[in-house]
Amino acid sequence: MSAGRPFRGCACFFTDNIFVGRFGLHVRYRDGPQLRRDHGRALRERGCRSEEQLRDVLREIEAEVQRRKELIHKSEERRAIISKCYKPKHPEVYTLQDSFLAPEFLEILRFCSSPGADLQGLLSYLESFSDKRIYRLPVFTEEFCQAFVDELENFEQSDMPKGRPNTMNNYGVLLNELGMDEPFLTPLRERLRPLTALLYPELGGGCLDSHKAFVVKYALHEDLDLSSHYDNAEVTLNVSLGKEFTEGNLYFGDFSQDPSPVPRYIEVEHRAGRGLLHRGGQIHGALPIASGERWNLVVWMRSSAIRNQLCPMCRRKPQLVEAEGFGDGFTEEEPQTVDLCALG
Ligand SMILES: O=C(O)CCC(=O)C(=O)O
Ligand SMILES: [Fe+2]
Repeated sequence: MSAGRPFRGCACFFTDNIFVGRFGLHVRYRDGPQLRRDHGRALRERGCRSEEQLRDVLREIEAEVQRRKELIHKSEERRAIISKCYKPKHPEVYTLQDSFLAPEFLEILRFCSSPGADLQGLLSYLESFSDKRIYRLPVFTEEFCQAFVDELENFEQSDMPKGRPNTMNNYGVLLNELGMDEPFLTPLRERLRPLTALLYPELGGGCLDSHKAFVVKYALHEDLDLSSHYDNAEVTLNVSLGKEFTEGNLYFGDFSQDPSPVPRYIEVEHRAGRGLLHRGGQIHGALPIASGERWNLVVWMRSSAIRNQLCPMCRRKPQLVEAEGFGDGFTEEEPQTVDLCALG
């Protein structure tokens, strides 16, 4: 994180995109009358019919708003405790090394940094899915995936305090709280930049300057799936870390709102060690796993040059609020790197 460019959040974090788990709906919330006005119909359609159910929904939303208000402070507290008290089982996985990266991934990165590298050439290395600009590519070696998951399980079983990735995931780990941002995730994002610059120039792919990274975990009797949503990211990298699982495909396109006989959504399978790159704003979700455990590294990559113009969560000019670390990737002043970006 470069000094002098503090990252910020957008005030909409406290009012927008609040997930009502029991009815699988994201809402905007100011007060009760506004909720009824804006979301009454969608809630009724999802089975929220009585006044009592609506009161439960309001309670759930207000608890979530409160959680969000306390979040920065609580997260800092957890980070301090973890850095002081947690003994990693595999300390080596905290610092990115070339040996963690699949040889094919290193080759792709070499290609992207070579003179004359272009999108057409890059696409010959990637698996592409439909016309939605979703790509799959090898990222990590199997050995690294195993050691990383083993480390995360060790953390999970420890008595350390745990923050959860977001309101839709009840399991998984926030990697900044484990101290992985600087030694692992920033270098990974920077290594990816020549690739994202070619794939997503108009999303600031050439100047992704912050991220939020976490691991999600799905298992029977825990979380099985993930509701349809878009990410607070310009570009998302989602790497399958294993372990063994069946089903649990990612889907793109809003299939809950797509009653057409030929669905316009597509499914993409997770393959261990491989990553999916997609636009953060592309609606997606995860289908339920049928057996085993599925662990994925999710990196929401952000470009301040892009999001300073328009917050992707509220679709308005961001109203900046103080934040810790990378915040939600907004900055006060225009980044000096803006001229290095191919903004399309
Ligand atoms: O389960 C997955 O692979 C998707 C995770 C995801 O979309 C997210 O956390 O934003
Ligand atoms: Fe997502």
